[in-house]
Amino acid sequence: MAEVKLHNITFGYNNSEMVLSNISFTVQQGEFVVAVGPNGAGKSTLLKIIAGLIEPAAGQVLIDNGSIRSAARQGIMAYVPQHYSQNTAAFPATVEEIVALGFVGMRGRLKAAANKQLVGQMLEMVGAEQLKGRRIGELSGGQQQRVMVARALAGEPRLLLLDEPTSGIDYAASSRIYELLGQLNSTLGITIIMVSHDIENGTRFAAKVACINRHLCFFGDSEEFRSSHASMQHLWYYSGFTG
Ligand SMILES: Nc1ncnc2c1ncn2[C@@H]1O[C@H](COP(=O)(O)OP(=O)(O)OP(=O)(O)O)[C@@H](O)[C@H]1O
Repeated sequence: MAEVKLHNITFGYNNSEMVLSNISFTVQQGEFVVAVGPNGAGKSTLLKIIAGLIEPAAGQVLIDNGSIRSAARQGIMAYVPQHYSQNTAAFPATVEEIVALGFVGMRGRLKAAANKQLVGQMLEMVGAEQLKGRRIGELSGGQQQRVMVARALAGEPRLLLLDEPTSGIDYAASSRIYELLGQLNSTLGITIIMVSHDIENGTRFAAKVACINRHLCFFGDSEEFRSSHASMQHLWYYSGFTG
């Protein structure tokens, strides 16, 4: 599926202090990468840059060797923002209606395929078909996140970008979301880049880790990140120890 190349990404909000400095790594087609790092490290910012929501001050993102704009035009990627579900909670729509929105093509027209049967299939894929008639605002955090993933899948993305999809969700429900993402990655081959604070589940289901603390501290196999001495130093960063 989609390959993502980051080359020397540098960014600061309002021309102030740099939030990201010279970040370079490549996510291969069909890979599952978890981005970890301390609060304020720039992980969400980097994900927004990959999604094309903000422009880097310097550097380049290539998706399948083309521009982000071209990837967006082709509907290659889907982005699930942080706290998306909370923002949607007050929206008086049913789960079915929310997922159907995922079929809205990039050119603003409903894909002909957007029918109840397909919406049902998406919900089945994330194990949430029994929720289809419920109002989104009535659901638990974990159930809402599943619906958001179903909605993202409706566009048949080759690249799924998720910003902390399990924040505020209990451990068991959060593990089930990781399992779901692991399955989508292995069965559909969707490339996944996910920001997470859950190192345990993140490194269990994602094959690679990008550890970010304004700079790229580590990029490599999850196993290596968990076990190597070098990665422990990055975990020190994680716990706020920088000495
Ligand atoms: N819209 C914005 N305008 C100005 N500064 C911002 C904006 N969004 C984020 N920042 C700042 O940029 C830095 C990086 O923020 P970002 O949200 O990318 O970090 P993060 O690693 O995702 O953090 P967390 O783990 O806490 O979610 C922080 O210092 C934050 O205060």
